[in-house]
Amino acid sequence: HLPTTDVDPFAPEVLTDPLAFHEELRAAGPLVRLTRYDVLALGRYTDVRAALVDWQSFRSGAGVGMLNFHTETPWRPPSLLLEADPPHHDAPRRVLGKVLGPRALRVLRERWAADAETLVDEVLAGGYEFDAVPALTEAFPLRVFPDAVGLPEQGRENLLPYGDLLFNAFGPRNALLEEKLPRLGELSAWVNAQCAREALAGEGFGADIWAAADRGDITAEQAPLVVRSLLSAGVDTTVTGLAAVLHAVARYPEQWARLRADPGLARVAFDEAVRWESPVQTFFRTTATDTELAGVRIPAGRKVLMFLGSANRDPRHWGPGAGTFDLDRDPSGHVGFGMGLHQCVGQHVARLEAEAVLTALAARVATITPAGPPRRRPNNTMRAWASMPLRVTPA
Ligand code: HEM
Ligand SMILES: O=C(O)c1ccc(C2CC2)cc1
Repeated sequence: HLPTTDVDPFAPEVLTDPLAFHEELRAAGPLVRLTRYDVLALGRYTDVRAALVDWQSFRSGAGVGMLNFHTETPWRPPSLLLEADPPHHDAPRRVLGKVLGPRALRVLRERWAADAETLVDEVLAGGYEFDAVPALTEAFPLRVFPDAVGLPEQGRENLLPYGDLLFNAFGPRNALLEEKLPRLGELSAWVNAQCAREALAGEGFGADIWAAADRGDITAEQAPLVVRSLLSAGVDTTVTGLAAVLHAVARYPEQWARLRADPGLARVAFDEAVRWESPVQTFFRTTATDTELAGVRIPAGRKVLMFLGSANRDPRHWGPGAGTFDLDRDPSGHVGFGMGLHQCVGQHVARLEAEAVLTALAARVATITPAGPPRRRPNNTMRAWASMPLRVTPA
């Protein structure tokens, strides 16, 4: 029978510091039953990756949170990408893959590089000590992404609380989620309203999605939900990803020096930070049939929780230095953006944002060190920062 643990991975103290639990989970075996929720957990890289790439056995259509859409009502209509399996997943994914693809982003590269330089100049004009969370990691995505989508100026402050609610809702109905539920109606209504064709600018990711509907690549009914995917996944994630890489370079000043000496390392620095911190910590799958993983039989209909953050620091795969942020490492193969069919379709957008900010900083800032203890923002799914005081010296 299966090894078990009584630890609640969604308890605030475990969300704030999950590393000890991840070690216990990996040591207990490939598949462990979480008695608190009666779900099965994967903590080792090999098994998390195996589940991610086997979408036929480990499905997303019943939701990628703890809620099973086959038995309970989702709090919002399911995503046509994240919470869909082939064949329904195919067309929306193909459309968003093109809209967010490398060609589309070539246009944004210069614009975002300039926006990052302007923002960093503004921040440094205010002094060499600042809280990087509001000043940079939230300010930059909120300055560039809604424009790229084609959102109006009005109401953009709803994007972060909507993301916080969404990522809490993938977890259990605990205090973290309960305290965010009162704003569910208002935030959902605002986000849904932004997905309508008439709400979106004539140019941008939103317009491109509606143009795909005009071409018949997706239906007019699907278009708003595909836009909603952008608004759901496109902000809170990059805010957290940027915080992860700034936390990493402040914690490892010799790596910042490496990056300044070779700004071409910006992209690998971001991926190594996504591996090291894993902004998106966990996602569920639901077994479609009686299946087997790591020699263990799993009956159909079971929720399986994949600990991406644990897999990304598994010494069995990454070696004894798994827990350090190291630009000599090749982080490819990390599961911080998922893997396989549902692998992050926005990863190029995220990398472009991070590259813009890191390149602007590397040119202007000689050293980055913590100016006080950073504070976590607990969330059922995201490993996020509420505050990150930094002290910099000018280049
Ligand atoms: C650091 C930033 C980001 C991280 C860590 C991240 C992480 C992830 C992960 C782990 C998945 C896989 C989910 C699964 O397997 O169930 C995913 C999928 C997805 N991401 Fe990202 N993401 C990031 C940024 C973005 C951005 C900027 C966008 C949009 C512009 C985006 C849009 C999506 C969408 C639509 C999916 C669903 C893809 C599918 O199911 O086919 N993500 N992301
Ligand atoms: O399609 C969506 O709504 C969606 C929401 C959240 C994500 C997380 C993984 C980044 C991805 C997609």
